[in-house]
Amino acid sequence: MNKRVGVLALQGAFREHRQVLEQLGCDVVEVRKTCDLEGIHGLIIPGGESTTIGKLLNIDGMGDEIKKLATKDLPIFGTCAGMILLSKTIIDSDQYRLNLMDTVVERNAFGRQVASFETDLMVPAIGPNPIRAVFIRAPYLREVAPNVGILADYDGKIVFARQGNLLASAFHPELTPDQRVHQYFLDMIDEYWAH
Ligand SMILES: NC(=O)CC[C@H](N)C(=O)O
Repeated sequence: MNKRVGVLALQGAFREHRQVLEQLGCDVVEVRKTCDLEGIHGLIIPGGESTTIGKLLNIDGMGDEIKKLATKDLPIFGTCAGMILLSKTIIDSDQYRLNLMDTVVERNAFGRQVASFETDLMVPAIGPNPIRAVFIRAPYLREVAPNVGILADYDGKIVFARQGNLLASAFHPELTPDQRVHQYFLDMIDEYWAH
């Protein structure tokens, strides 16, 4: 199947996701309006500024449309700000969110001094070799419900998780040459569209 993957392109690191997906042979749709969601096989919500992206999602009902697709089990992958937008609970914030994952997220959770850093992360679901993970003013998941699978943690903090069709990373997999995280998401899309 030729995969048609949407990348939410309201703000943030959408171009970098586009490049990786194209290198992996996908057709990419930059999603700016609700109608751009039509016919996509999966959606990536990129990193950026979660309050800004949230406000823009709320303007013309595009957020509601994404929620509808999520309840039909469309695969959705949120990175960094995208992880924040997917979470049901955002600590100390009433900002707009998609309210989809049973997770409690804390924004800018690694502190000011270490606003950005890179590290090797073990992700057994992806393979035995670690992935290089880039964190930029990153959130992490403080709590997850039992129905959420933890794919990776860093220093005891949950930074990669999956709940059924929903995938969330605190780091930016689009900023390293390693494509295995995107490939993992594309495999979720294949699974979903196979039945
Ligand atoms: N790189 C990122 O996406 C940072 C997320 C940002 N700190 C926020 O809270 O929206």
